[in-house]
Amino acid sequence: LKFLLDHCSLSSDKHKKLPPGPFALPIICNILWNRKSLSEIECILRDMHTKYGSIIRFNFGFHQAISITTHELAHKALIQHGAIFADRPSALDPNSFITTNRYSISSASCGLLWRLFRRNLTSGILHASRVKSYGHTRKRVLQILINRLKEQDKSNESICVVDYFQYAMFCFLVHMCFGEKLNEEIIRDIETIQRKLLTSFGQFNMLALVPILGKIIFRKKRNKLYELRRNQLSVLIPLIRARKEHEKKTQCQVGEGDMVVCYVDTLLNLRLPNGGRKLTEEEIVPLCSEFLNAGTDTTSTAMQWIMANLVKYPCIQAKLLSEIEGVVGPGEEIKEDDLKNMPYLRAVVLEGLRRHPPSHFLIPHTVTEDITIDGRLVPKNAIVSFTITDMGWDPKVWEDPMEFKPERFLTGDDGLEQKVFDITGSREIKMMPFGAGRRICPGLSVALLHLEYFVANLVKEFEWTTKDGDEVDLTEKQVFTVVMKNPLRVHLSPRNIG
Ligand code: HEM
Repeated sequence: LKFLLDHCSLSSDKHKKLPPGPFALPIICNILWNRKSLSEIECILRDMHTKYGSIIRFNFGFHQAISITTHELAHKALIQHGAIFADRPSALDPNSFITTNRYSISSASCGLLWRLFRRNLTSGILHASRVKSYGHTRKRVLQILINRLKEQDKSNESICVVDYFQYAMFCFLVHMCFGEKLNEEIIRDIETIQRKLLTSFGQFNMLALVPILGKIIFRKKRNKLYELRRNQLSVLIPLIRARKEHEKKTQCQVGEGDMVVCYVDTLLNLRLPNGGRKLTEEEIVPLCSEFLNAGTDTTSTAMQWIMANLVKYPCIQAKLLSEIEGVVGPGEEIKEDDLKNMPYLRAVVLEGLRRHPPSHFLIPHTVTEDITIDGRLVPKNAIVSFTITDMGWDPKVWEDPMEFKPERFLTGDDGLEQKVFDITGSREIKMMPFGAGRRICPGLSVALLHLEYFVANLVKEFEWTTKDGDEVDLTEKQVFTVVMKNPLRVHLSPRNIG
């Protein structure tokens, strides 16, 4: 009904201005989309773009959807008309399937609350000075990761590294979120419930497209989601309470000589807009959950892809090692301050994000009013999708786009100077692994820091090869992020540099 009303409300003039696209009945379309994986949807969209052009229209469930594929149009939408394109479609929020009034930055509509939460994250816990104050934690997590890899390597079996990367990133974010050095058992409990919720949310995304029908037909699934939510509250609320108690006692934690404020501290002190109340514990939980989920798999997936390419192309690993040897002396570790003197490392990380973006789509956007882009109407409330790989793999912008060539981000006579490259896309979008414009990933800087810091130290510590010359397979598979279908398995030889 909503679909028909939306259509009828468009005058025939407006209809003519809609982008081209295939005709499909909403209900059939809904069933078809429901059965497709994200990678299949990506292929279908690519075919539709070849047929209909750079901006197309299609039906997604009962909703109008627009897909934008070129750099120029993405820049027009996300940067030049950023305010209009910054909203999120409420229809796709899986939370809307079970309940309302749950807070998260990524699904919040672009209003006062979203601004408040986003500013709290970017100028609070993800501010450069705060991220720096977690240097001790970063070092400790790196050491745990290295020790575990060394321990595993003793077995002389090849090691599947992605789980180690994932756990390291998760530990770090748990510490930033709850501020305590939690024991392994609690970290595992948090990880288990977060993972269960993350995997179930995939199914509920689709159910959210047909909320009323979905609530009736999928009652069992809905109840299961409620139960997972209850479990999540029972694990996370005691940690939030502990932080409240802690705050009462000290206002700040003294750990290894550092004053550490964590994400929960900032949320406990936040007041809702217009002099409103503080957040309840139940309202803080989804914000913590989002913080942990948004930063763990994205960063560990990117790290796996980068290391896979370093194993596949030993000459790139050797070049990176030679840069490392030029920066750190014998017996020294690579510190955060050293990273700015490592242009090749930065190029390797950027190339990893271009060639293997952890997500192939931005989180869906919507527009707050009718707007015309390139002569085509994007109607108010349409779901707007941007495919990240269309930008990063475009042969018109990138030579040999499917090749892994860090040199494309370097310049100078010796080819070792960093090219000026704006990953935020504010002047021009060439690739957008973190999105662009008002909704750009607020974790961008911390993610780049972690990728550089961990990749550099892992290459300094070990020679990365495969056992008995096994091939590294770069085939992709869509899970929560786009991961390696055959996860990277490696043989590690300690290098003993310094
Ligand atoms: C390599 C690592 C990462 C990648 C590739 C990545 C990528 C992205 C992308 C593509 C978006 C959607 C942007 C859009 O819809 O326009 C996003 C949003 C978001 N990311 Fe990240 N991300 C990474 C790490 C992180 C980290 C470490 C955090 C926090 C600790 C984080 C927190 C968020 C949040 C809260 C949003 C929602 C922003 C909003 O809607 O306003 N991300 N990220």
